[in-house]
Amino acid sequence: MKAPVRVAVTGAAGQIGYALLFRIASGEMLGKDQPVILQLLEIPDERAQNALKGVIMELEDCAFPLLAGIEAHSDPMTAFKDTDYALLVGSRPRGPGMERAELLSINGAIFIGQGKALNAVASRDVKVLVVGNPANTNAYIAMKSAPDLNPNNFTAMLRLDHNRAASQIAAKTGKAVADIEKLTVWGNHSPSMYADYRFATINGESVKSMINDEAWNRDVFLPTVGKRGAAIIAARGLSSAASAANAAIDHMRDWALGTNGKWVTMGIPSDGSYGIPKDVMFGFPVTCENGEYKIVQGLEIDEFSRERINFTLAELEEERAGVAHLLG
Ligand SMILES: NC(=O)C1=CN([C@@H]2O[C@H](COP(=O)(O)OP(=O)(O)OC[C@H]3O[C@@H](n4cnc5c(N)ncnc54)[C@H](O)[C@@H]3O)[C@@H](O)[C@H]2O)C=CC1
Ligand SMILES: O=C([O-])CC(=O)C(=O)O
Repeated sequence: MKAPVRVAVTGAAGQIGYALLFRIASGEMLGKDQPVILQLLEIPDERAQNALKGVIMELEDCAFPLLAGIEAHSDPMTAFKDTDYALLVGSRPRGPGMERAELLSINGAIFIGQGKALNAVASRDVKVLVVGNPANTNAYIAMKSAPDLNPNNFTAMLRLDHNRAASQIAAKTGKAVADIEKLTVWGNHSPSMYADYRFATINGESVKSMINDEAWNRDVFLPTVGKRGAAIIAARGLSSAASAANAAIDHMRDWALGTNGKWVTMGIPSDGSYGIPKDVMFGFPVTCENGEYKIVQGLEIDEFSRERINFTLAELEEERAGVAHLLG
């Protein structure tokens, strides 16, 4: 049996938390042979802490063989102690009619404190996934607040967008979602994102030639994927939770256990690839191996794609400028 690893989850009593924790504890994220200790963080508020107690009782009642410990915390300085994985979910979700960027003034500050706490007490190899919106800029804030940690260990969740794009393509082509390869989503987790199937294949066949419909790409596919979060809020009255939790599991599992050469999308600090300025937290096509991600290189960026990439980049640059004062 492997030694247990420590997994911190913030916002653990929230709706994503409720869809996430049981799957981590059952081994879906880090493997069926990997025991985990859950370090759960909620705000120091009686209702939230009580709700967290209830979630912990339910986790106990599952008698998960891989669950080697559960801790409840109200302070990131204890919640993140020695943590190997940190899923930063806790933050305000948007309601109907809001854009995710509007959450920056409410949620941004959370990620300064949590970045500092990770810097102070987490494992030096901690892998961080930011889910709380606006995810890219919050991840950027956390990364910049943790100068002693490797910036490459901070990532933002673009996987839900990737999975949404895959599902739309499967529906359009009538093919199995599992057979889609080489799909990616560039940029920000916002309606400006650029879901790109130009390189995608299904059983080796080009998705672009299968669909062969530029108008569908521009007028149906991109807006559907880009605005899917808002469509779910309109339908449910609450933002997506189970699909967000599922994407978080996919993101962390692939990062930790590898993708066997398959492309996935992760929001990561740019290394300058594809003309994206260094450090911008940007959705890129990556492959993962040995606990590290690598940007897929050498893809041709045509004029339409360059326009789209520049558009989502401009939005991220604007968000970054908007939080510069917080980072000192
Ligand atoms: N990146 C992505 O693809 C997605 C991101 N999200 C975002 O995830 C976040 C959480 O969503 P839900 O779980 O639905 O919200 P929720 O409101 O149900 O739960 C959030 C929980 O976080 C807790 N919390 C707030 N501030 C905290 C802090 N400083 N430390 C620890 N816990 C804190 C709250 O007490 C609450 O229990 C939202 O910002 C939402 O917009 C949601 C879906 C997809
Ligand atoms: O749209 C929202 O606010 C929640 C979210 O990020 C998503 O579902 O993609």
